[in-house]
Amino acid sequence: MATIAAGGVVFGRERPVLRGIDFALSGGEMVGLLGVNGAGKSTLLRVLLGLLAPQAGVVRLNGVALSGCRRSAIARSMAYVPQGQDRRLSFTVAEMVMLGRVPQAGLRGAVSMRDRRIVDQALERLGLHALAGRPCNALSGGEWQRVLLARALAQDTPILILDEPLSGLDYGHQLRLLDLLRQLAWEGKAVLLTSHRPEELFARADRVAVLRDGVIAADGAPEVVIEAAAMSALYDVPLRQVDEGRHRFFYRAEAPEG
Ligand SMILES: Nc1ncnc2c1ncn2[C@@H]1O[C@H](COP(=O)(O)OP(=O)(O)OP(=O)(O)O)[C@@H](O)[C@H]1O
Repeated sequence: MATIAAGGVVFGRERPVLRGIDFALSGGEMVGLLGVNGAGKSTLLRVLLGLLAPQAGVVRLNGVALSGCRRSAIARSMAYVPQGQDRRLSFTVAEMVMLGRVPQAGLRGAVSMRDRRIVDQALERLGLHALAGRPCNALSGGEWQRVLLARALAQDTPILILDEPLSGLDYGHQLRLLDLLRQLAWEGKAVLLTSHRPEELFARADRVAVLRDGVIAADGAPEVVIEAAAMSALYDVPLRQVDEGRHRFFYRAEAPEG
């Protein structure tokens, strides 16, 4: 079972962003990361991926310090869907998703039947078949986001790290993506996503962590972490909660004046 774990991670260029992060993720779990704008969620993901080197502390991939792992080995273990990636590329959707196979198959390796099957499945899972021949620079924002998700799936890694994957998707695609991530975790992948939607994480995640003031301020079961007092304090808005089945909804406790 794959694991990625941060111990005592400190990161900050001009000012400290991460001040001592202890956080771990294992195969089979879907974990949501909450935090206000600028809290350092993307920074933490990039440190976990080895794209930023922490100034103190260590990140271990399957028990091995990431600093000692080759980039190619990391790319075979972790797929990453960044936020708002530039798309000047003129590749078609199918070609872009096929690029997800490079870490596994190598750049010069011939495309195998297996590669084609995995790409086909990724296109299917993200509802992209009808767009397969379209150039990426002629897609809408949400379509492009789904292409990045499909590319990450095609990478077929045990760990999937997604930065605000719901942003830009229409409501149906958001719900279908959450179902898909849930399914992937059930299949044994470790899934970590940042989100600004506590209600969606409540319903789907196995665990939720809150990044606040540079540390993991809470990390536990959704029903414990995502509750009205904690969410009111986190987002600085008075909230009340309503539970219905396995869902929890929030509404503003008092209407703003005026
Ligand atoms: N390239 C950069 N250079 C300098 N500072 C940066 C850079 N990127 C982010 N920061 C700063 O690091 C801090 C954390 O940013 P980060 O993007 O990790 O936050 P976030 O929690 O993902 O925010 P959001 O919810 O808005 O996406 C912020 O104060 C931000 O201004």
